[in-house]
Amino acid sequence: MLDASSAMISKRRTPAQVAIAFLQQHTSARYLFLLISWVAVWYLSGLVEYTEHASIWFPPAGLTFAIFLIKGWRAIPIIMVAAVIATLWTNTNYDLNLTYSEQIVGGLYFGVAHIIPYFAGSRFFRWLTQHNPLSLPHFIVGFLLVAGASSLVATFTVILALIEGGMMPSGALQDTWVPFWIGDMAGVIILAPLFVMALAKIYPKVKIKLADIENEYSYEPSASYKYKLLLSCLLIVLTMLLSWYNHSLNSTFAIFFLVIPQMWIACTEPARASFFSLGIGSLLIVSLVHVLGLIEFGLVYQYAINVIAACALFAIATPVMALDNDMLRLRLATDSLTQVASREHIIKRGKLELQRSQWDNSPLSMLVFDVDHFKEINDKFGHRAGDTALKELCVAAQKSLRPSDTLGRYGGDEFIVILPNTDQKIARQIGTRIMQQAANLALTFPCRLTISVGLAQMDTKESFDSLFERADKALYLAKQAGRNCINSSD
Ligand SMILES: Nc1nc2c(ncn2[C@@H]2O[C@H](COP(=O)(O)OP(=O)(O)OP(=O)(O)O)[C@@H](O)[C@H]2O)c(=O)[nH]1
Repeated sequence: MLDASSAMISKRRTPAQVAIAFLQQHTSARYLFLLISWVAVWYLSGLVEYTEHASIWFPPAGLTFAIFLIKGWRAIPIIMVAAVIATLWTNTNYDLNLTYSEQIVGGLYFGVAHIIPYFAGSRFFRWLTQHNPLSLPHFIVGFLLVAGASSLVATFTVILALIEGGMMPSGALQDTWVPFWIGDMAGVIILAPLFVMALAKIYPKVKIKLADIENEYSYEPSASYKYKLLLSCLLIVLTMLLSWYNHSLNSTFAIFFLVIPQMWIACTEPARASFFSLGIGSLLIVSLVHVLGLIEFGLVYQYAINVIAACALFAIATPVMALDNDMLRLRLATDSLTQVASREHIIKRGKLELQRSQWDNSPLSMLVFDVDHFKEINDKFGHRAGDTALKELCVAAQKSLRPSDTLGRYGGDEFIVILPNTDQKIARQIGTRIMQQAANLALTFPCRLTISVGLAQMDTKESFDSLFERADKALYLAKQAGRNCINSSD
């Protein structure tokens, strides 16, 4: 029987989560799902063909690329079966009147011609990303190049296979290869990332870099994301209505302005939000081409989809790089051992606090403290024990401080505390408290930690360096006076 908490958890699962869990558990259901998905997206692309066998965009190319990235050679039979089913359907759609055996042979030709380039492209891309530490912009260039090259090769192999299988007239290559290629390429660069992210949910153990972009920098889309998406869709509808109304090439080119909202989304939202808006945008464009009868401008829309997608893919690197910068800044500001402020940060912060205190005429004090005979701790108990002592000392010292105070590591076993709005009397109390906290530390090795503290209160117009010098001198005198004591600069 389910207990109350597990019943609650299963209650909370959405239908999509239930379906994903089911697919994760059943291999044959996953194969069937992949097969049905491939045939479904192939059918979808057939709805937006604008010249024989060339769609505005060809989602099966993106799905094949994604499936091979995730499943490798094991996906070959699924794609092969899907290609044969698609060919049987093509025979009906185009009234080709091929016999069943001709259709099967044609389907096998098509399958092989479609599989080889995308299998090779996806495996090469996987090798490239897993064996070379690529920065995100290089990763995106690599993806665009591999997508462009594999779709170009697929264009020639598939057209030749279709001619050989009797499904295209001989001599069709010259007229068809450009729209064929651009359509396939759009299918890969726009939809493969989206398909990879979707498939990664049912194959959670497979580590794919395209999905990792999302995982590594996983944060939620902003509250305004849905409005950006709505605006982008609205602009697509408006520009395409303009093209329909004027029925001119000039108006059709307005679709290129869509690069602006897509770049906006890519620069400000997480990768998955950007992939999703590209997918939705391209679906809306191809559907409206079909509904509004804009098929004669198909090539313009094909190029627009590709150019917008390529720009947006580069732009997704922007929020990722901004996050990297933030992390780097944080790392520079933090001492890696003790997690208190780094030397650079405490000096910067100290200078700012000094300026602020001088500006509003409030007192500021500085403590400089140093562990007594720390070298002996290292020598007796080892460097690791010394490290632990420093870490624990910082945790203890922080407990004596207020949120407005800053503790930083000046170097080695020497620390600085900046105390804004604090005169010498209060600073002495705080310093004494830190000394007590240090002495009360229960370390894992038999040692009683003591520290010596130097204290100085800021004089009017005094510089940071001069204040530090006085506090450091007071510390030196505390050491001279026998250690484990606090000394002020006057
Ligand atoms: N474990 C550890 N030791 C460090 C680190 N940084 C510096 N030290 C050691 O800290 C010791 C500092 O010694 P000193 O400040 O010269 O002198 P002391 O032994 O503390 O003696 P007094 O300051 O005169 O009381 C040196 O032995 C350094 O090698 C660190 O990050 N970890």
